[in-house]
Amino acid sequence: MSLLEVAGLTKSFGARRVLRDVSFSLGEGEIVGLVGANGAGKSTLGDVLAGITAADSGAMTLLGHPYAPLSAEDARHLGVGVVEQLVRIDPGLTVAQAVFRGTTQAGRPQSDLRRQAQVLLAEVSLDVDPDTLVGDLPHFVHGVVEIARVLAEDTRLVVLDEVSAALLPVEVDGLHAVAGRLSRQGRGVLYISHRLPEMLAVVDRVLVLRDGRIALDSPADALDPVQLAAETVGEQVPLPTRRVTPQPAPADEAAVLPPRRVASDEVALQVRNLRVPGAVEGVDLLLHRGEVIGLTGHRSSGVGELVGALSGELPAITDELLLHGEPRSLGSAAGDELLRLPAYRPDEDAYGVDPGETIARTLTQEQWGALTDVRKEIATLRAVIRTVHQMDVKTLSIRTMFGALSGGDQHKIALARWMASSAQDVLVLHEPTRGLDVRARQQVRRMLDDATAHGTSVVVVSVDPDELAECCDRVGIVSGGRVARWIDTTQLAADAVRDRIVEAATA
Ligand SMILES: Nc1ncnc2c1ncn2[C@@H]1O[C@H](COP(=O)(O)OP(=O)(O)OP(=O)(O)O)[C@@H](O)[C@H]1O
Repeated sequence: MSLLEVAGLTKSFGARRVLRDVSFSLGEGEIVGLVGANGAGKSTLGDVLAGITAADSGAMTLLGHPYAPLSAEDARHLGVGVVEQLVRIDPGLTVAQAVFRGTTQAGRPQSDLRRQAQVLLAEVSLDVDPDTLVGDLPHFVHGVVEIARVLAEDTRLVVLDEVSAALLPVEVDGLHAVAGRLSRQGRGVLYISHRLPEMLAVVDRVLVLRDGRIALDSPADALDPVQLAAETVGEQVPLPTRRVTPQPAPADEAAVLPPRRVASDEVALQVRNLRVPGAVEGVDLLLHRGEVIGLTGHRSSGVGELVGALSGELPAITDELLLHGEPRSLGSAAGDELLRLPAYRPDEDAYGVDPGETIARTLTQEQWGALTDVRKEIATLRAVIRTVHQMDVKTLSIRTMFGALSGGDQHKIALARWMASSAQDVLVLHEPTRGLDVRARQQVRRMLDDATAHGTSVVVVSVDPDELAECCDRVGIVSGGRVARWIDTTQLAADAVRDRIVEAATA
């Protein structure tokens, strides 16, 4: 039976028409994937379903009854809940309080909530004590707590908005198990994601949102990730290829291409026997000039602490630490300058950007009051427009507020701003392509290639095997506080690298 019917939904934000005549249906027990380029309107559609945003026109029915929620609370009472990717739960709440917050049960004694929370936590296969404080949970678990909250009411339809984006492959498997259980209970799931290979493994059907319309409604087993990527952006996208070490440009191209250097034998960063007490047992790293290495591992593998030590967030000990041949310390060796590699994180408080600031100001390094030369100002604005075009940001104006952009478009602008302002040539990037569509992923790769061709060396830290396969020259699998294995990505096709990373990380 049809659970949800959507007919002719439209939604605009000012002059930006986001949804145009969107119609589809979703059956009981069906898991439907929703994909589209960044800014295509996926979250907007999810928000309309979940009562967070009102459509301008169109109609919906839920289990045959007219459905027009007035608020998120109203939608939950009527049976539709949404789980967003970057959900932030008050760290002072217990898990039981978090599960029931915003519901009719909120405010009841912990002893009452505990028992009921246990049932819901079992439904989402989350093995934590309901008395645990949310602040003591790893951040990725918040999304699963949020799914339990959605189930605290008689939810018929669950919208998962990029919940898998920050998950390790094994955690994605856990999320898929939860989705499968919801489906067997007859609930519907709308699964929004940019991680296409994984998404295709769990959904029954896929909807592609393009130019505000449903451009494709297809059974999942009739699609492969490459076809789906092409449908998403409306054109063939080359298969993700392994990274090729940038070569110097031929003389006649030198005028149009930036000067490129070969990733040299020159060592940018050398680390011997790095230890973080209780987490990292002795790691050696060698990063060449112009090289991109990846690091990945389970939450308790020590990878977080290893990278935290490199960026100066955690004290650590090394036998030797050289940055461009110069000794550095990690807070223990007196006298040597501290190593603090700059680190970009996509989920850090709105990327450290003021959401009320315009795109133009966000991408401008100078203080605007200081722009007194009109030619300089024109050049600055041209550079802003070039970045917005290159990164394919969906906006009608560079005066749009950063906070009004889609999640993926915010990430692109924030990363471009961060890369441009970074004064150092050895960088750490956490998940540089998280939440980005296939074309944007390529643009980020181009940005990386450009930076490495100019001698920058990068450590990419990621949970996403496709991202590691596409961006890195070598990938280190961290396990038990050591780099258990290095995978050389330059020897293999991207999907073979992906398989090896998943296999090694799961072993
Ligand atoms: N509150 C708002 N005010 C103005 N514009 C908005 C608002 N919310 C969304 N938009 C615009 O609507 C468009 C669609 O955004 P939406 O977040 O739905 O895209 P998306 O498909 O989920 O993208 P992504 O994959 O990047 O998350 C974007 O161009 C965005 O700028």
